[in-house]
Formats: sequence, C-alpha cells, structure tokens
Amino acid sequence: MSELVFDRVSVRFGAHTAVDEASLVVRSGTTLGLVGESGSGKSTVARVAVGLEKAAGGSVRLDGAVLERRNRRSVQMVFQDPLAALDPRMPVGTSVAEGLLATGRRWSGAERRARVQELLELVHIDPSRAGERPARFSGGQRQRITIARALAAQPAVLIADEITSALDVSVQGVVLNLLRELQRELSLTMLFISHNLAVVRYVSDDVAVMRNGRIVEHGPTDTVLDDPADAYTRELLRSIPVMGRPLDLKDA
Ligand SMILES: Nc1ncnc2c1ncn2[C@@H]1O[C@H](COP(=O)(O)OP(=O)(O)OP(=O)(O)O)[C@@H](O)[C@H]1O
Repeated sequence: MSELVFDRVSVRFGAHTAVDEASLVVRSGTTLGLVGESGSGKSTVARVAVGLEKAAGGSVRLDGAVLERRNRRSVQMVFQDPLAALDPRMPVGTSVAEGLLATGRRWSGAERRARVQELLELVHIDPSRAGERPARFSGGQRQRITIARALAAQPAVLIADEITSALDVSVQGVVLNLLRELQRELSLTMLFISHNLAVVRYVSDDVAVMRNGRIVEHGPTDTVLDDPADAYTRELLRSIPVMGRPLDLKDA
C-alpha cells in the first residue's frame, strides 16, 4: 500500500499563486497522469511532494502520514534533463550508488557494488559499464540511469516530470515501456507529468488536468481524455500539442 494524496495544496511565489488548493489522489500501484498548459503548476505541485517547494497551505500524505523530512525518501522524482541530473565527471555507477544513501542503511563496498549492478540491470543498462561517465551514454540510456538512481532509494512513489520530453520519439517508447515494467515488478505508485497526451494515455490509469494552479478534472484516463466533464477541459485538451505523429508504442 502506498497511496499519495495531495490535499488542498497551495504554493505562492510572492503575490502569484502557482498552485491553488490542488487535491490529487495517486492510488496505490497505479499511475496518475498530470496534464495542463505550460505554467499551469504541474511541476510545482510535484516539487512540494519531494520538499523542493514549500506549500503555503494543505498537505501531501503518503498512506495517511504527512510527508516530511523523515519519510520523504519514499517519494523520488526524475526530471526532464538527465544530463543536468547526472554529474558529468562521475561514473554512472557512483551516481546510482548516491541514491543508496537515502535508504539510511550502511552499505559495505561489496553490497553497494552488487546493488548498483542489480539496479542497472533493472533498467536494462549493461552493469559492466558502471565505471563510464554519462557522456558515453545516449539520452535514453542516461534517463534510465537517473531512474535507477531514484529506485536506489527504494521509493514507494516515483514522480516523473516530463521525462521523455527531451528524448527522440524512437527512444521515448523504450523509457515508457521500462516505466510500465518497473511499475508492475515493483508495485510502484507513480505521478507522471507530461504535456504529451499520447504518452499520458499510454502510461496512466487515471488523469488529472491542471489549469491556472487548479485541478479542473480528475478521473479514469479514458473518461477524462475521451469524455471530459466540462467544456473548458475539452478546449484545454485540444490545445495541448500531441508531439509528432501518434506513437505506436506497442512496438517500441
Ligand atoms: N521558483 C519560482 N519562482 C517564481 N515563480 C515560479 C517559480 N517556479 C514556478 N513559478 C511559476 O509558477 C507557475 C507554475 O509553474 P510550473 O513550472 O509548476 O508549471 P508547469 O505546469 O510545470 O509548466 P511547464 O509545463 O512549462 O513545466 C508559473 O507561472 C511559473 O512561472
């Protein structure tokens, strides 16, 4: 069980309310896709969950317990740009090992190496390449390495913020299929942020739509994307670009 609940979360930057009493439920073991126009507050609401932004009101709870320093490692976030997220001078295995620190337990050198190997295998990166630097990997491989680092912390919830937006369409499918596979194998609960509706439809059980800091729609994926409750949401969904041609992700 690992249900993530945002309960009337608000975030203000000076006089600007970026997130306005947003409530979301990410059901245990499922993926909630969060969509909305650029600047609608999607990243900001997610950043509250991992402590990168402070809420002016409301709370984020994991299985009923308010997220704070003590239990925050249970929620890990992966960002759009894997190059920015990985230290260019550091072997990728060392970056993944950094994620192990968040577990709070002591790892011997041998245990750490074995676990890093396991994590790289989990994301389909050849573990014999653990000593190589990020520049030697492709964009999709680098993104899989950042996912391995996030998983090293043994999170109950993974937040993915536009993680395929910077990738070639051909590689997007590989990363998305990996996410689905990991979710099944690890029973992960996932908050998946994207402006690409084809991608959101592919990975999400539920979808929420954000507008001007507010959640305007929240429900099962098919209902929200095919039959949204209000006219504004229909308009909004039409205005969000689906990048390129629809993806044929089954073959990716
Ligand atoms: N650190 C900050 N200081 C001031 N304003 C900010 C800050 N971070 C975000 N904002 C503002 O908050 C609002 C929401 O931004 P946010 O990045 O959450 O939107 P988003 O829906 O994730 O957009 P995008 O899809 O472009 O990433 C925007 O108006 C943005 O300019």
